[in-house]
Amino acid sequence: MRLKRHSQLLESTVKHVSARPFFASQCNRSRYSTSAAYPEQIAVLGGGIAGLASAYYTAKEFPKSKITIYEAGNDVGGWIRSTHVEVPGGKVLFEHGPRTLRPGSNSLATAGLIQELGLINDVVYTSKDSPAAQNRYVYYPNRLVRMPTNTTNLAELFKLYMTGIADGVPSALFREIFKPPRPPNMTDESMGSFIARRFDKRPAQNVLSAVIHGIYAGDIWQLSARTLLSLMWNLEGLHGGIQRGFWSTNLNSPTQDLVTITHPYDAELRNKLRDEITLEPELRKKLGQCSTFSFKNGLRQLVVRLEETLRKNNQVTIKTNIPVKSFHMAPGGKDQVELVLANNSNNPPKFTADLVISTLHNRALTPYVTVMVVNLYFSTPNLLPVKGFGYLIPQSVPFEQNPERALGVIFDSDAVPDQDSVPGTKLTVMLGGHWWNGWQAYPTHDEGSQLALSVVRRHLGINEEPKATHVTLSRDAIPQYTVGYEERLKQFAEGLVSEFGGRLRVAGNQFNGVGVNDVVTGAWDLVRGCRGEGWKGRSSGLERVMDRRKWVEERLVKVGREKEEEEKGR
Ligand SMILES: C=Cc1c2[nH]c(c1C)Cc1[nH]c(c(CCC(=O)O)c1C)Cc1[nH]c(c(C)c1CCC(=O)O)Cc1[nH]c(c(C)c1C=C)C2
Repeated sequence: MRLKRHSQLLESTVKHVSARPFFASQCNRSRYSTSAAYPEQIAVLGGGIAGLASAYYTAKEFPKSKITIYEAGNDVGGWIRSTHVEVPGGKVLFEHGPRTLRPGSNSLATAGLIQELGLINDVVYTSKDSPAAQNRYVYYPNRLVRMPTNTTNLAELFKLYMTGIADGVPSALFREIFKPPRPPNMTDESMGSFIARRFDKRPAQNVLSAVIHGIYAGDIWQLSARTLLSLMWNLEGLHGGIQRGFWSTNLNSPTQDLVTITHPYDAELRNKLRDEITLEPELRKKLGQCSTFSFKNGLRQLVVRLEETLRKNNQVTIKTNIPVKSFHMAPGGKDQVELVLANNSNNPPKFTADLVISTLHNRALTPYVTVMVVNLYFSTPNLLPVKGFGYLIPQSVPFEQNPERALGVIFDSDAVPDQDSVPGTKLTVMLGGHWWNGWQAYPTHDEGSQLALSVVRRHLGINEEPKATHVTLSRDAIPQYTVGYEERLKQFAEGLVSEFGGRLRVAGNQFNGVGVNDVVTGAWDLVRGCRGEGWKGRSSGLERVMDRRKWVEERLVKVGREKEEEEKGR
């Protein structure tokens, strides 16, 4: 329901902006200015993790501000959903959306949030040497193939090669060295076409498509190489080839930052996070030793605690079932944004805010895919032929091996420990994603559970009837950073600043990545950018993304020019 409402809102938002790609008017709003010391009224649009985290950080940053979260659905938390289900002898936990978080520098904001919310004792860790961390599989062409890790030896690599999954890789690696660089006027292409052009189509179909199913549930022939394979894309741009780029890069090179990804903006963000977030030694240690982490009661615990904390704070009001129909600068040249709210007798039809943080979808920027998540619990333990995290299904698997259009299966009983009170085998089957693009209707819940059972019967030989099943259709769940995304994002950010002069900023999974860590970090950075007088600046909240790209582009142009000069001089 919530997702549907959101999509309706977004469609209306897009209609509202139909005169231009993103915004109704691109007039210069620099005339706006304010003498206020802080934004008195702040509106946060959307009550998913991006909205809740933005509200939490804003409340800390501006203790005198009033913050209102507008959520179109019945409750907050977006599609981070975990439920306990009664089964014979006890309860098991089903996750209907994201289920784990990855540690590492990208998780610092999330870990800091967990610590501040007092959730440390509820964290459960999957150790780096557990089967779930070590064994990740791809289903190809009709069996589970274990992906290599840093401990894989030559004999195992040979066995892997014999499965056919790595067909084309050795020769493609050799040929890539001699391939010409892309034409100078090529500004983006799909991930699939990039890998096929530089290497070979087969690794794109057999391996990359599987990985991309697990992250974006997306299609490698539509997603942007420039955005999602940016390192390789930039190496080709700078050095004419990917491997040539790797070899000719040394730490003293002016372009090293592109390779080590420590260019000024990322490095600056990392430094800001490190300066401001100090994790307790025990938490830091445990995060350093795990491959993923979650909570005893599932990832939902994070949003539940966030919501509780926000509700206890007098500064914050959470309004559910109130879709925001549109927004524009307040009439009369005021330096405020006016929200038009859905009709509701208990609620005024308009709200004026000094600062708006929107986490709502914008379909003109990215399309979305729909995923069906089917949770299954079987009472017999160890039903799986192998132990591990689960497996992903690439696009190259023959239709007869995947007529259900599954994207992958997670072995939940191995992947996250300590969440169930009874033994058994717990799985999640993910269906749909890009395979369902353009569909007018999706399978029903009954059909979904039959499709999932058919997958686990064929792929895993599980013939037992499940003791519990749960089906969730997550409509428009994952944004797709398709070809041309960078250009669209640039226009979007410029339009945002031009129209709202910094009074409406954006966060969420359309911008800095689709993972929970990405979203929390994005919210942290956005609110950090509002600090002091920052909220008065002409910002979109996307500076990190925009400036980073500008930085890369400038370097690409500079190196291109240097090369031209060099060639002329020869
Ligand atoms: C529920 C559907 C999701 C799919 N991808 C994501 C979600 C939320 C987002 C995502 N998943 C992963 C990453 C990588 C980095 C990270 O933050 O962990 C991202 C951004 C990896 C991943 N993929 C699967 C799992 C269990 C994980 C670990 C993180 C998580 O719990 O989401 C499995 C999986 N996810 C999707 C599919 C189709 C799939 C298949 C088995 C889609």
